[in-house]
Amino acid sequence: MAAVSAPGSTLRVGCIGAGKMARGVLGGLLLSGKVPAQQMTVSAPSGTNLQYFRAQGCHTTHSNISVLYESNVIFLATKPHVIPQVLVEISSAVTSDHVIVSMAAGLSLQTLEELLPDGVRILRMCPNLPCVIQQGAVVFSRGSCAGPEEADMLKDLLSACGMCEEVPESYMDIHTGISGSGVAYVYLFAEALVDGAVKMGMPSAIASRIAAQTLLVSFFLTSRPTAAL
Ligand SMILES: NC(=O)C1=CN([C@@H]2O[C@H](COP(=O)(O)OP(=O)(O)OC[C@H]3O[C@@H](n4cnc5c(N)ncnc54)[C@H](OP(=O)(O)O)[C@@H]3O)[C@@H](O)[C@H]2O)C=CC1
Ligand SMILES: O=C(O)[C@@H]1CCC=N1
Repeated sequence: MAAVSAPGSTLRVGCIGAGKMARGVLGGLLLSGKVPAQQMTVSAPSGTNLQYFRAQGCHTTHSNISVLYESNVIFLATKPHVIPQVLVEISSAVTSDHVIVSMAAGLSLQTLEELLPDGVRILRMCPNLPCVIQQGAVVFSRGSCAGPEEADMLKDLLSACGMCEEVPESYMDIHTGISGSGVAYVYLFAEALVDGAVKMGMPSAIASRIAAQTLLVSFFLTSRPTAAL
């Protein structure tokens, strides 16, 4: 099996799906300079999200299987329910030279390996929304045919999107709950602060600014507890 990070081997990154997480992860790779746009190929059914990648200089296509021909590391960034049909579609083009990285929440490595040819190097990751500003909290796990080399390669790539840790797959759904969805809970709490302020007579505009600043500083303090003294 060719090592995608072997000296002299060119890292060509593909992504099937061009939405929020594709943009967060591949955008981080572009911003960090880890992968030039010319070495990126992204596919999606419509042009809606592809136009961002086209504007960055990436190759874009409506053909998922083309991503396999152009890339050696392929991220799967469609919604989970779409992944099985995508894997059936591309399976014939997947070889031992590819590394497949699924972002799909709730799809186990076992399921992914059942849907792909034997021996394919598969990893599973869980990003979160702050990846889009390269402040993500990302975890990943290896499939049965992915080794330390693939893990090191992925950790290096994903470090461009924020914090990145390799974890046992049993942690993946936990991360999805607290971090993959976690940002939404924080927004819900912020809305509750504002709603309370408005109920007590404060205009929502200033209540929103105060709530945002309070939450921002609170998180800052948790990372520097001595600063609170
Ligand atoms: N959003 C989040 O906060 C998190 C997301 N995830 C996971 O990340 C993955 C991506 O989520 P997210 O970025 O939010 O999704 P989006 O809905 O933003 O993007 C989905 C993308 O998939 C494309 N797509 C749809 N059908 C197909 C198909 N048949 N073949 C190829 N591409 C297709 C869409 O195409 P088009 O551009 O034409 O609409 C779109 O570009 C999901 O599996 C999700 O579970 C995990 C944790 C957090
Ligand atoms: O959009 C999604 O599928 C993910 C799963 C957890 C949060 N968002």
